[in-house]
Amino acid sequence: MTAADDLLSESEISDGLASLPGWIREGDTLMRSVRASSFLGGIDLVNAVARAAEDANHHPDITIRWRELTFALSTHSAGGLTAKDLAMASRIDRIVEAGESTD
Ligand SMILES: C[C@H](O)[C@H](O)[C@H]1CNC2=NC(N)=NC(=O)C2=N1
Repeated sequence: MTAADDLLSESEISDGLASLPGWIREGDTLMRSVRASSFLGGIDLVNAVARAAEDANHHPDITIRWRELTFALSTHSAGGLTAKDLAMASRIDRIVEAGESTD
């Protein structure tokens, strides 16, 4: 079993992505874009993700372009993808699903 901050193997990454349909892998990063229903709705979403990131002590890079939010996950201390990234991606999906409608 992979410790939380050990680098994932290729098969662990593809297995993890199989249950993260909104995410793509770009090198050492997992990325998901979300279109919020409004700019402030997107900011609310960013705040909810920020609280989860603080709680997990694992922080996504977040890009905000009006209503388009992009979350990017990688484990900087490990120099690549770890179980922490998969776990945070799943938490972000749950926050998005629970929150406002997004396109
Ligand atoms: C000191 C603190 O625990 C570390 O810097 C945490 C904070 N959040 C983090 N977030 C991410 N994405 N990668 C890290 O390696 C990381 N390390």
